[in-house]
Amino acid sequence: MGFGDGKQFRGNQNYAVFDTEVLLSINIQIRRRGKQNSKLEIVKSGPDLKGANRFVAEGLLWKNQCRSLVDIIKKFSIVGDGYDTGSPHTKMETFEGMSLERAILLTYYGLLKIKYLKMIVQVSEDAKQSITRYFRVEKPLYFTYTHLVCRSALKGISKNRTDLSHEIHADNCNIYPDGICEKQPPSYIWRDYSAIIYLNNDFDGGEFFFSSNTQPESIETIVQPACGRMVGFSSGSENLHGVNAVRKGSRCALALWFTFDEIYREKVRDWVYDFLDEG
Ligand SMILES: O=C(O)CCC(=O)C(=O)O
Ligand SMILES: [Fe+2]
Repeated sequence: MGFGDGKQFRGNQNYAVFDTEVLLSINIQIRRRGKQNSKLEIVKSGPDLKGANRFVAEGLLWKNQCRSLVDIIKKFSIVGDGYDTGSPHTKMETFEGMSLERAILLTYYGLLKIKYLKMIVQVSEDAKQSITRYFRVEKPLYFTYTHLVCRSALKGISKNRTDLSHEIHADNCNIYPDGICEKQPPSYIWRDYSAIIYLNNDFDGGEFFFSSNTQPESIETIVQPACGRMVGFSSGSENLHGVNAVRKGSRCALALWFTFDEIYREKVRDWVYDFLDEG
């Protein structure tokens, strides 16, 4: 498929599509601006992923950082966290989550080392930078939600399950079988970009996929989670996606969403940044 072949794309198409040279220059810019030892690199862009507004990056975290973050989620997260009503997750797995608010409270009360809060901030800023560069964002973009999550297969559950861990959806609209995506609650309509940074691969199943419609047969492309790998995409109906069942073990990630709407910015970040500045 050539660059700019947009026949599968729906929704807002006002996003960048890059060729390899532009991508290389983005990677060089990311490296120059990032930490000396950062190896963050965009390895797959729209055409490889069968959609213009998607990319995969590698190198956001080192192995020991991934291990620490998984341990922190296991220790401090809350089952079902982040979803008050109508969880989109399968009942065959547990979903444990930890928000940035919880992370700073734990740090504040001395239960979480400050270096881990710094790590969460650093990796989320790196993710934001790659989103900003890839999509050539030229106006203020805000974090809207930060969620450390693990999905784990329930003990004794059949490995031949046919359910999905996370049903096919768009992040900022409610998708219906006829393909209409309605920008209404309960979906988070203010989300503009999404980034999922994976923390491990020692589980069965759990692949992330992009899909052209709501049927599981319509999978376009798969992203296999691995420590430090990130999938970034615009949050609308042009990026329907889901997660295959986690058949064994625990699949953990740092999920981030961004918005142009200042009203929905993640206000707890101000407290976190002040706290880190003072400390
Ligand atoms: O964990 C993933 O790979 C994707 C999760 C997701 O799509 C979501 O939380 O909206
Ligand atoms: Fe999603």
